[in-house]
Amino acid sequence: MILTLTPNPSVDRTVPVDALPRGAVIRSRRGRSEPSGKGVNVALALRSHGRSATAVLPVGGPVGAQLSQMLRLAGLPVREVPVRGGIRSNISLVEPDGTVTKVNEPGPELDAGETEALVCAVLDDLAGVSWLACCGSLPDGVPPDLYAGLAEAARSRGVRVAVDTSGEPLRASLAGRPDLVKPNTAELAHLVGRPLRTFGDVIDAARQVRRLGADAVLASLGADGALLVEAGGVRHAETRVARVVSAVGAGDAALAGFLYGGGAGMAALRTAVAWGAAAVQHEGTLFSAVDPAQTVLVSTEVDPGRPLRDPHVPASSPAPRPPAS
Ligand SMILES: Nc1ncnc2c1ncn2[C@@H]1O[C@H](COP(=O)(O)OP(=O)(O)O)[C@@H](O)[C@H]1O
Ligand SMILES: O=P(O)(O)OC[C@H]1O[C@](O)(COP(=O)(O)O)[C@@H](O)[C@@H]1O
Repeated sequence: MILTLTPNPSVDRTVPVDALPRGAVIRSRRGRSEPSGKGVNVALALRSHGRSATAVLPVGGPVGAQLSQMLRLAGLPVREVPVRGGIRSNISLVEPDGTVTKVNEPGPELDAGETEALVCAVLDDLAGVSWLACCGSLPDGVPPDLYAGLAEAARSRGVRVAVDTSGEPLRASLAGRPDLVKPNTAELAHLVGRPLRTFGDVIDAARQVRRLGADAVLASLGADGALLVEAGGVRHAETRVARVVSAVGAGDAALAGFLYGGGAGMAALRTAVAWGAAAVQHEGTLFSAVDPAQTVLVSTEVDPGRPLRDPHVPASSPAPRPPAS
């Protein structure tokens, strides 16, 4: 059984547009709403492939009620923690070439009691769990070390922990020594505070993240596939897709595939990349089926000089604000 935690879930609204002229009234011919948030997506993907998964999430407000109903219809076992604030809607505007403009709302602020209830819901559900996946951003009010504390608690009960988040919650999670972190290139570059331009840069960054506390790093590289850096060494996998429809949810699909594939080593990496490729060929956040004919190239021979198709240079620190007058 795999348990996922999504402290900041959402209903994802995907709206295809012909173009995106700023300031214009855009008429779209269709749109779709899906239950979402990273851990919700991971649980749904596992469940649709026959793996038992439960999602823990806060629920509040009208969007929360809609999310709750969507998850019931999807047949996903959930542990819902009632909160006073309203769950968010995140919007993806998808252009015909696959370019996505995404607006993620902040979500509700959780107070200390609601945060504690979320933690208790996870700890109460750990019996019989192989992996706990701590996924996504933390809403305001939740301390950045939430995932670190959960990782320590889960490990003490023999449960492995994967973390997929960004910014300070990702950095802080390393103190809890998670078994796996899954940053994309931007998240990894931000974490180590330097540009990632080549496969060698990613490997060096991932090794640094391992020294900081993660046992394994699954660095997802978009069109370049993924690099797995773990105690057993460095491995790379990639696949080509005919057309990218929308990359939203690809990272969640990759993490779900990795856990489905065993949570370590080549087979898990191969599944992660196959599931990520399935997701990018699908319009919404969720994806339906993985093409069994999709060829995934896997290798232990990684050229450190190979340039990334999508290099990332972290933004320099923002200039300090002038004092309020
Ligand atoms: N353009 C693409 N072509 C083929 N596979 C892709 C493409 N974009 C993403 N993927 C697959 O999806 C995985 C996750 O995508 P990525 O964009 O790195 O994650 P995130 O959504 O977290 O930013 C990648 O590791 C890769 O396997
Ligand atoms: O919690 P965050 O970081 O705001 O992310 C939430 C969003 O991430 C997603 O789960 C997609 O994530 P990926 O594209 O990284 O797979 C969306 O469906 C959701 O709206």
